[in-house]
Amino acid sequence: MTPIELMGYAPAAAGAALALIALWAVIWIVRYVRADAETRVSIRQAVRIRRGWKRLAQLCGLSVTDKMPTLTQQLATTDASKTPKPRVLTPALKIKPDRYGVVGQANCLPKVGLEEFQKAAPHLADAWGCTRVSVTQDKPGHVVIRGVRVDPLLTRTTRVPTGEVPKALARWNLGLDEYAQPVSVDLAEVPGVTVAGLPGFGKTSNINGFICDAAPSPAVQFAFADGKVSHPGEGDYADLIGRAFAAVGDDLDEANKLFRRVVELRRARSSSIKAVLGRKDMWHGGPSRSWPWVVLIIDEAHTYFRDHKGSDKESKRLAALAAENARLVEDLVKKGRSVGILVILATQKSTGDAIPTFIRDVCPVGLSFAQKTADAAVAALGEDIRDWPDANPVQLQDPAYVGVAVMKLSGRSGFTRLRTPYVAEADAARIATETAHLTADPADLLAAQLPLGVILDKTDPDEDGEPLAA
Ligand SMILES: Nc1ncnc2c1ncn2[C@@H]1O[C@H](COP(=O)(O)OP(=O)(O)OP(=O)(O)O)[C@@H](O)[C@H]1O
Repeated sequence: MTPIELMGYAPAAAGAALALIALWAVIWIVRYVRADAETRVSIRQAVRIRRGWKRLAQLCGLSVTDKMPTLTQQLATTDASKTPKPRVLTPALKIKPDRYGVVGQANCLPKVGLEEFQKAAPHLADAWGCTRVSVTQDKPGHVVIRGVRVDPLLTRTTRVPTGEVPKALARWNLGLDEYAQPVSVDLAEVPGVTVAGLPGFGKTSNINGFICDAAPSPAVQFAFADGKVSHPGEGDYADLIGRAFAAVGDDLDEANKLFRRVVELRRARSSSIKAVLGRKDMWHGGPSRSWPWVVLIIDEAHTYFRDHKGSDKESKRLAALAAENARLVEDLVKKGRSVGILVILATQKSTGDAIPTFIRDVCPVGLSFAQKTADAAVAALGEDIRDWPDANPVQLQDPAYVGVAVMKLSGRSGFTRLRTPYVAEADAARIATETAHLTADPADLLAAQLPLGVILDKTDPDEDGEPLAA
């Protein structure tokens, strides 16, 4: 093709390029118009960041000077006495807006790596107009920069449960961290979770959210012990009891019966798991309708464990019951993991008199909403929280932090603060009603599938051999 012939295609090529630019512009305008108010601010912010990046990167020390001429520069230089100008290199930055701010992806350069980006983060926050900027490394030679303009911890969120069967039943989607990144915890192989915090700061709502997410699965069964109410038909779990195979209020005898019942199930499962499932750990194949994950929720846990002082007969009886309750729950937390039993303990106080330390210390997952004192924070999250004063839940006592919790996440240093979404009672009630038909007693499910000849042993195969039946 001759150059003249090629020139003939120029108008068509220019037209195609213009059409592409117009299409790109239309896509952007539609995106902008459809976005919510906060996302629009972030879109404008992202445009400003892209425009000023090269300059800002140099000012923040995120650039290197390359004195070595490139091959192109060498070929282009005709005068051998003139050395080409050194080039200033800045990391390439891709930036995406969302409703909280921006997420940037940048490549590293020699001497400009994760550490340099992290050092520059406060300056980037100032220049970009962000409350916080964090930098993490997602792969070698590459960093992710998160800038939040709106503080996710102070932005209340609501979640409407979908009622759909969860794709990963044991994944607990907790909310967003202070950089608006989703936080979740895998509860597979976890026997105990503690949720602590001052009254009215979101413990129950958080647990209700978890129940709503898991309830549509037939592979989970719940039991509730709500120490805040005299009757399980009252209070926070009243609307949910249709999805529970057992529920009790603050009555110590009733609670004792429930804990014994779940410990009996634990023992029966321990002695039959090999025969029924053909494996020693339920989680190796996951829970199923016939061998469901059993989640025992003990709210206001201190009700069931606290010591009853007094030398009269009734006080002594209650003290003995409370001590036995603690022993039973300890059994579940220490031995329930592999047979698929999880205990979630919620309490306003997480000190040793509320949840005995021999239970609390073996719960691998701990979450704390606002706390009044440093000691209460230590009781909820462990001694390490003293080294992270910014994340200490005593800082969360302002009503603006209702629904904000602190926890230790594996793979992250220090503690993570997160905003949990509010799940409205009406939504929780709707999910419980829609899924009530899935409720079944896990002991009946087990009995129905025991191979002929296997007799359920109500003594503990693990150690004491003590019969449980009263
Ligand atoms: N995640 C949240 N976001 C915003 N508001 C919330 C959130 N969770 C709870 N709330 C508000 O706080 C109120 C109390 O919540 P919740 O009952 O969960 O607290 P709690 O810590 O369990 O209190 P208590 O210890 O007295 O049972 C709710 O009725 C709701 O108005």
